[in-house]
Amino acid sequence: MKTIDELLSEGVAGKRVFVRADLNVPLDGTTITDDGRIRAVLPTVKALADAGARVIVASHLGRPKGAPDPAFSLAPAAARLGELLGTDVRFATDTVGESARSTVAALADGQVAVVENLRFNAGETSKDDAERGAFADQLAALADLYIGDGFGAVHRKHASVYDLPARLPHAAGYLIAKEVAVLKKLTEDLQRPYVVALGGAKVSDKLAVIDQLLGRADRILIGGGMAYTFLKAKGYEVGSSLLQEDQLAAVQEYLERAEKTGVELVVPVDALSATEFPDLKTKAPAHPTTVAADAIPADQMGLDIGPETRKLYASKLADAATVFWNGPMGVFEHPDYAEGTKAVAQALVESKGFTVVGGGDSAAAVRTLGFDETAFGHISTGGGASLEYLEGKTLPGLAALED
Ligand SMILES: Nc1ncnc2c1ncn2[C@@H]1O[C@H](COP(=O)(O)OP(=O)(O)OP(=O)(O)O)[C@@H](O)[C@H]1O
Ligand SMILES: O=C(O)[C@H](O)COP(=O)(O)O
Repeated sequence: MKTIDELLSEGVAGKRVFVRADLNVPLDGTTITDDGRIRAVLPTVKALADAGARVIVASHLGRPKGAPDPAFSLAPAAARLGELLGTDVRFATDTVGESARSTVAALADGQVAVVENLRFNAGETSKDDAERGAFADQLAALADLYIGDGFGAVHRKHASVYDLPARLPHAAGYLIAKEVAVLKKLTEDLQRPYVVALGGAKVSDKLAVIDQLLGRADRILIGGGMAYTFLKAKGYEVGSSLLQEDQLAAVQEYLERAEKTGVELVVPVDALSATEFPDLKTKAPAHPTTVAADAIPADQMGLDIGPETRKLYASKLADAATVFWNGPMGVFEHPDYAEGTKAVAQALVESKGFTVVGGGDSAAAVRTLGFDETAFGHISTGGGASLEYLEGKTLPGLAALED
């Protein structure tokens, strides 16, 4: 993989450089609640700007449906990038249209622009090669060079991640280089016991990863939204909790395989539940009840692991030589459902092993719950991306950066 340093040494002054970043930050309205992913791309953007490039930063944010949706505008991220860089960052109100073209054309050497959310364009995520290719052609017309630095999205075969680098001279940015170096070490020199804790809300994406993990991890702890598909697969009722009905059979098979192969696949023994999803804006008290995992009332949903599960998971993490954690254990954004995530984070802090936290929300949870980032071995900006990397999969956004 060519690195940004090689590109810089060849000279980028006056060149239009497209930086595919992952600025998919958590938002409360238009307020960024954790800017970790913006900070993570600063070294690349700064180096390019300092070398006189005209820098075009692009990213997705959330999952809009292929058309403009103001709730997913990148404008707040562009403003924050400007604050962190200490310079005026231009913002184009479309991605490849008139605004993007004129914004890029007006850039002086060393200036930075952000274009609007890539996913406002159906071609970005299309499964159709021609449709994605056509969008990549439009993106390519904006730039002379491409830097891949959106580690959190390298597992996506999307136009800006996969098709665009094939159309421009390209290299990996500093963030991708750093992430890959740490995760590579983890795959090549894995110290055991290797414990993986999985939670979060992207249940269907992450359930699929367990198939591979069963052949690699010694222990897998299940929390967050995916826990309820496991509890249901064990024959328990889960009320109105998040449930991936179509993967119940697969999960049953995972539980059986784990039993046969001696991998510990650990599911919650209790949960905090309530009739309603909490109000994350007002943070009004949610008054959850603690229930056994096999006794979630029909009109309630599980929103965090319970106190017994917290203790159980802390004990299962205590002797780990390597820990990989992706996905909060509960709806940590509300204080009534943050204890499960705190308990797992605390267990990682106390661990003598090498600990990796992966994922936009997981990393945000660690920071917003007040943990010291330096107490973890590595905090990755990618959740799904780091999980798939550790699975040994070829990631489209990394393959595309190979020479
Ligand atoms: N029981 C639950 N029910 C509903 N949502 C949950 C539950 N537990 C956790 N969550 C939500 O999961 C979200 C985070 O999930 P997600 O899978 O996106 O993790 P991540 O760390 O951001 O990984 P990635 O980088 O792959 O997105 C949080 O917003 C949290 O509120
Ligand atoms: O948050 C993430 O994991 C990345 O930004 C990728 O987002 P996606 O799961 O919507 O593709």
